[in-house]
Amino acid sequence: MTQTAGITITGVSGRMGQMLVQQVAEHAQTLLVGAVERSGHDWVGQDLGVAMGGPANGVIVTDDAAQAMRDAQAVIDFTAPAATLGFAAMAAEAGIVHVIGTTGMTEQEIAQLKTPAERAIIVRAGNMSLGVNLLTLLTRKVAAALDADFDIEIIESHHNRKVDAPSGTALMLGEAAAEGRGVTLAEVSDSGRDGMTGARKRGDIGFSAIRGGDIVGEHDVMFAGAGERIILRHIASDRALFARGALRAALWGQGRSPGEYDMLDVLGLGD
Ligand SMILES: NC(=O)C1=CN([C@@H]2O[C@H](COP(=O)(O)OP(=O)(O)OC[C@H]3O[C@@H](n4cnc5c(N)ncnc54)[C@H](OP(=O)(O)O)[C@@H]3O)[C@@H](O)[C@H]2O)C=CC1
Ligand SMILES: O=C(O)C1=N[C@H](C(=O)O)C[C@H](O)C1
Repeated sequence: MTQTAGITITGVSGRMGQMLVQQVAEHAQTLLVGAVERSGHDWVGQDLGVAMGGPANGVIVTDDAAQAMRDAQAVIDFTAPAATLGFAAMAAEAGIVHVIGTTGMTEQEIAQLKTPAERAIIVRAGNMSLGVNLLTLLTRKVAAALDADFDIEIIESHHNRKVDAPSGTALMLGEAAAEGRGVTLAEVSDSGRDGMTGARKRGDIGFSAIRGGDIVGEHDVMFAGAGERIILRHIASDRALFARGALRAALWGQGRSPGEYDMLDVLGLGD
């Protein structure tokens, strides 16, 4: 594909929002056409470049997301679950690609994407990096090769501003491990141990979350057996990684049929 795609970014003042602005500017095939923040945010009405502390770039931050999507071929959305559901309806109305990086969505919220996906091309993943998506495949394979004599534990570490746990990535890895084991994650998931929990249940998949400082995102999948442990690890040290993945998804989605996709589809690693 050689055409340029117009991109609208929601939550543009956020950590990922600002990283996306930089990456769109550096990418030869993407052009920023819209920047959205919530009503009342002090960036609304300002030139985005100036709001970010640099020279003007001619894109005015708006709280009218539907309008900001009108001239776009894709909207990239790393915000919050309720906001993402609203943006999904607007992306469907505009018939464009909706790249969703937002994590912390409940099963019910995810199910609500089904209707907008009849008209929008939705690409959603708890982690947009190549490394993590490869790690899900490795996790599934190792989990399939080992029986429940190996306890599976997923340990994730993030910065102190993160609001959801377990992380979207940890849940992707948990799903992959459960799939490898031939079980449903909901039936074996064990998170938030505290107090007299009793001994670990055989077959459970455990989750632990560390929050501190400026950690970008680190994930371990541990298979703990008798006398040995296997640990699969991914460390993200730069958010640009996620932003580049999101741009790749936005471009991949051009000309696709409406529906729900993930990064394995984008990366050509799906079944
Ligand atoms: N899939 C992936 O690869 C990755 C996913 N993420 C996920 O992306 C999300 C955002 O992360 P991060 O950038 O660190 O978080 P931030 O809190 O820095 O940014 C979120 C932004 O969304 C804005 N926002 C929230 N609600 C609305 C709304 N209704 N309308 C418009 N804007 C809104 C926030 O505004 P305000 O400040 O006013 O609330 C803020 O600017 C999280 O769910 C995170 O887990 C992060 C990195 C990678
Ligand atoms: O909130 C973050 O920062 C991140 N969120 C994603 C997640 O929940 O897994 C991806 C990445 O780890 C950073």
